[in-house]
Amino acid sequence: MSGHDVLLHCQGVHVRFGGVMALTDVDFQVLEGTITALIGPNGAGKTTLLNVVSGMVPCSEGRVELLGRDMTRAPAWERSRAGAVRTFQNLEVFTTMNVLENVMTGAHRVVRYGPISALLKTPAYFRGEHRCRELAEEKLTFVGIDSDWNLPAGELPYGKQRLLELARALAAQPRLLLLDEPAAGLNTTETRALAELIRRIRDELGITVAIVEHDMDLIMGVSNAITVLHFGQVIASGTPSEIQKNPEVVAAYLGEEA
Ligand SMILES: Nc1ncnc2c1ncn2[C@@H]1O[C@H](COP(=O)(O)OP(=O)(O)OP(=O)(O)O)[C@@H](O)[C@H]1O
Repeated sequence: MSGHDVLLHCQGVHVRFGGVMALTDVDFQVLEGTITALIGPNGAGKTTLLNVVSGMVPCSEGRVELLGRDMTRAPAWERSRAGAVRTFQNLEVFTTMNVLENVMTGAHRVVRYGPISALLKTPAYFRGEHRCRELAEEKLTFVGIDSDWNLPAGELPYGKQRLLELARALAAQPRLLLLDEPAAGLNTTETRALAELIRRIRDELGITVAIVEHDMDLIMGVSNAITVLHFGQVIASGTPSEIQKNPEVVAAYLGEEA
């Protein structure tokens, strides 16, 4: 891994929702091998930008280069199949499926067999299912869920359900993992453990991470680079220490507290 390839490059992105300019001329870049954060006060446009990157919201102007390809107009499934996999701000766990099956749905994005194989239960189907199960078990263990795999996912405590989502995203074997507020609803201990896990995702699995998050301790502790949005525009980009000292950023956050 070179550590310097650009895995994600948004250039001049504009998004309008009716009369609201959610994003104006946004440039955002994620280098391979980094944890890159997108921060900003409420309503700044962070989730909208993640939605543009993952193909859930089209941009009215601009370009999205993802994993070395122009994906500005590519559908969401094509982006995730290419290796850009995201999690969501709100829990997206299939509550009645068991824990292992939930994570296997992530693996199904990359381990493929045709519908005929599934219907006729061919050897290709069994090989595929075996691989999905292996991947799911590996990722559950990685995130620290090493028991209760047969429980309905909805019966796990909230913090573990968030880890389960992460395991499911990892089972899809991303090159770029897009995390939307992964610490939402977690307590301080769980948030610290999450920070360590995100570091291990970069360092042990070699996965590049782009993260939207409000928890500043987490962001300042794990990020290699930070981009700050305010009212849909980028007001700063830099290292955590550069961002902490930036007067425009400080003013944007103070404005939010006022
Ligand atoms: N589907 C939509 N239709 C209309 N307006 C929208 C839509 N989605 C977002 N917006 C508006 O776009 C702006 C940016 O919203 P967005 O959710 O991206 O901000 P955010 O930075 O993620 O906020 P938060 O930190 O509160 O989650 C806001 O003014 C929001 O009200």
